[in-house]
Amino acid sequence: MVTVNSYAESTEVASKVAQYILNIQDSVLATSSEFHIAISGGSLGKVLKAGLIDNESIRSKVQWSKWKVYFSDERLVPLDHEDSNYGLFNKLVLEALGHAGVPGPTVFTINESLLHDTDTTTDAEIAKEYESFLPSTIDLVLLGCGPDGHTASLFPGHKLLNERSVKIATISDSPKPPSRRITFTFPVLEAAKNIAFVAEGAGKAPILKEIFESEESQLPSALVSKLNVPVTWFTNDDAIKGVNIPK
Ligand SMILES: O=C1O[C@H](COP(=O)(O)O)[C@@H](O)[C@H](O)[C@H]1O
Repeated sequence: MVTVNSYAESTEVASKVAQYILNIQDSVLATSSEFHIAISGGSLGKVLKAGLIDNESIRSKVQWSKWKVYFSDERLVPLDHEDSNYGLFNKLVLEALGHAGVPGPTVFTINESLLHDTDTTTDAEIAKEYESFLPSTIDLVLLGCGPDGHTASLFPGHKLLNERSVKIATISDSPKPPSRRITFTFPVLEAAKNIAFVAEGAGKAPILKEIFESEESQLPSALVSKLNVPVTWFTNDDAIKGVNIPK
């Protein structure tokens, strides 16, 4: 169920990702009034801006007011902090919609008022509340893949890879700063209707080699790729140079 699409230029990656999102949006909205999409932080923010905001032919076709936006993971920092995944999406996408007078999506964020406390009970409360926002199935989950193979805030070898009792888990020892985060767990990803990864740059090539060439790989991105869900990868050619991609 894995499809890998690679393009020479980042601009092309962004427009193909945007067209893929639009196709799913349109098919969902043909029978429903809401499109449930989860997004990630990191390099995906720029791809979404380039594909959905800067690309004129696509921009007018996005039915933002029908979107319900969730975050596949969030860093436990204020929403206007430079490390916040919401903050990034707000800066790159939501502010542009506001300036253009376009009604934006409904965006589900963490409860900032609970952040002042560094206690793990509070983090669990934030996660529990965020879990209550989730629909039973997300139409599309957009993920990144870190150079270590992590995705969302599911890190290689971490115990959260086996978490099945909650949909949103807390992590207080993220190897990538900031250490306090919440994240989708595997049950949410398994229930998704579609999953897409976006990974660009030569720095990702070694990890993509392991993900696509090692059947036994236990890297989080490899485990997600093997789920019984249509999984589509969007990469640039540098990221898959020398990698045997699945046919
Ligand atoms: O920490 C995170 O990293 C991943 C991967 O980011 P990228 O910049 O290598 O694409 C990202 O998907 C996740 O949302 C973020 O919290």
